[in-house]
Amino acid sequence: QKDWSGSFPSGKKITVVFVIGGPGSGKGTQCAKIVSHFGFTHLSAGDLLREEVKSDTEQGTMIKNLMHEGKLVPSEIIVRLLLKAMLASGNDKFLIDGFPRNEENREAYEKIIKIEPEFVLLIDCSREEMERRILHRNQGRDDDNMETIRRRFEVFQQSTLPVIQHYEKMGKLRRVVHSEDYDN
Ligand SMILES: Nc1ncnc2c1ncn2[C@@H]1O[C@H](COP(=O)(O)OP(=O)(O)OP(=O)(O)O)[C@@H](O)[C@H]1O
Ligand SMILES: O=c1ccn([C@@H]2O[C@H](COP(=O)(O)O)[C@@H](O)[C@H]2O)c(=O)[nH]1
Ligand SMILES: [Mg+2]
Repeated sequence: QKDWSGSFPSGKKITVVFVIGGPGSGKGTQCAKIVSHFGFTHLSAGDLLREEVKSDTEQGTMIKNLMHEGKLVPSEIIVRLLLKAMLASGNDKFLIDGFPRNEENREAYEKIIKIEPEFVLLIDCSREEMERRILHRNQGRDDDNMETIRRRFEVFQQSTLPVIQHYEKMGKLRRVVHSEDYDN
């Protein structure tokens, strides 16, 4: 396996922060705020996949179908898209939003990109609030319908929670809990 960390600017420390949370928890919203203050490049795994869907390719169609069902795309695909976007950015600080979604994603990232995250930011929000946010956001997303939302919550519980537990064990988890008392 090629060591891709060598493809980043030499001598520069590359900082990666993963931002994880349930569907509609506010990952994209908080990343936009962090970026404007701290000069990170924000890479949303979901947005990279939605861009890929726009390309009229076999891979794009496969991704579109999986996203419509709320399922995860193969790890190798998302890790390669992330790597390409990281290298293209020219930056050395990355907020990776909505990734890793399962243990296989995490292992593929560790094998291919090999840059240990500085920490993992978990946006912790109640299911009722997440559901309310998704149903009110009107971004025209194909997966913002009740049936797919249910499936996305299941995937979060079954596949993403083990990733969160992994980083918690490593002492890398930073949890931000949504409070009804604060707006944004
Ligand atoms: N703290 C907040 N209070 C109220 N509304 C919020 C808050 N954070 C985000 N929202 C709203 O909730 C909706 C979902 O937020 P956002 O798209 O950032 O979530 P996400 O975690 O990226 O979702 P997904 O996993 O589906 O991509 C948006 O309409 C956003 O404006
Ligand atoms: O690492 C990833 C990230 C996302 N997906 C798929 O995309 C959708 C939408 O993701 P958002 O983060 O909510 O924008 C998600 O439900 C998965 O289908 C993925 O497979 N792998
Ligand atoms: Mg998002």
